[in-house]
Amino acid sequence: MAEELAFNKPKVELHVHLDGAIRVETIVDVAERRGMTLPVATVEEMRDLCSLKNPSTLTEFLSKFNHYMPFIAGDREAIKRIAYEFVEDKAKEGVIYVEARYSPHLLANRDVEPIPWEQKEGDLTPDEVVNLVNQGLNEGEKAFKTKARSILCCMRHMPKWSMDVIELCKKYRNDGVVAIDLAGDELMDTKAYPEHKQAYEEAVKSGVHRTVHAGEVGPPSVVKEAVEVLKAERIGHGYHTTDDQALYRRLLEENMHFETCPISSRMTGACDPDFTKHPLIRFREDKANYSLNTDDPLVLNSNLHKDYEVAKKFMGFTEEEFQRVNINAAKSCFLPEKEKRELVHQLCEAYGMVEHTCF
Ligand SMILES: O=c1[nH]cnc2c1ncn2[C@H]1C[C@H](O)[C@@H](CO)O1
Repeated sequence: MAEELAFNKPKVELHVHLDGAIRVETIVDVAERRGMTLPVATVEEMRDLCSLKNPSTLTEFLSKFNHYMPFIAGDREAIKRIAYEFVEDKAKEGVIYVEARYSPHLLANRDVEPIPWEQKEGDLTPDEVVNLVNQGLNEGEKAFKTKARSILCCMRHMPKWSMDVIELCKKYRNDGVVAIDLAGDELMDTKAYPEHKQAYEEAVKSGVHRTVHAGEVGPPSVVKEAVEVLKAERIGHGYHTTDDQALYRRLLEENMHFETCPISSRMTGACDPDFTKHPLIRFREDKANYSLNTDDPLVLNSNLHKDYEVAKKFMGFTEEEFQRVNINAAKSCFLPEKEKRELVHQLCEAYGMVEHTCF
């Protein structure tokens, strides 16, 4: 008998890395087509290699990307394919709207310095990567009826890419790109890298939406900086905000949205491995504005249903709270106002709620 799902209703997902959500079968398939040698013999062994088994550190977690990104980066067909398959996978999880994030530079092999993953220089630029992902998401949306938009990531350790990233956000804002993000190791001090700040200033100036990975493994000061300096409208993860009560209270009052990823937070060592001590419980009790997300299902060998299951089993989440979470996610998404209202309306209908209680 099929296992009962914790929340078998339409969902919104706001924090998932496209390059952390690739199918293992696709990695193996692409490697074979490209005549590249895989480090292991089978799909199952590859799955093992690419995923974490036990709670670890963010550094260890991010090192998993090294095992598979070289097979995907620089290949036009693969990049479009992972975007298309991503939408199919989200549709199967009952997601009706998703924002997929990635670094265009980490998938390119030209006009990127340094060229990532020890690739030889080729002819695929970050600009064309964005174009290919847009095509894949768009075709996926048409085929599977899940609306998909993207967020382009700056990387903390690569400040020289950041101005490119904001220019790509501006260029493709009418073609599926809805926001800018800052990902990677948040323990790196952004003050030492003025390019990130400059990119975010340009985002504010040109009306590009902003989210920032902060307070995942880092202290509340990183969250403060994200809000005050980078003018973040949403916080990626944000668990450690609760370590600074004044900041936490202030962000609650401002209705700041936290993009939480329960299973990821355990495996990256961001939070206590005991889910019953998770800051998400505090968020729930305080009726904070947050969403539930997968982050990197490939690296976690997981899926969205499992995150909801954890919330139900260990954190006391009810059907009502799952509905509230998804309506908050819809209200905090980076779609234009009219589309956002349509999305909220769609959820209200699916949950059998009276419209005015949704807004
Ligand atoms: O949980 C995360 N925290 C910080 N950075 C992350 C996380 N998951 C993935 N990334 C990085 C690795 C990816 O290559 C990059 C863009 O998606 O973002």
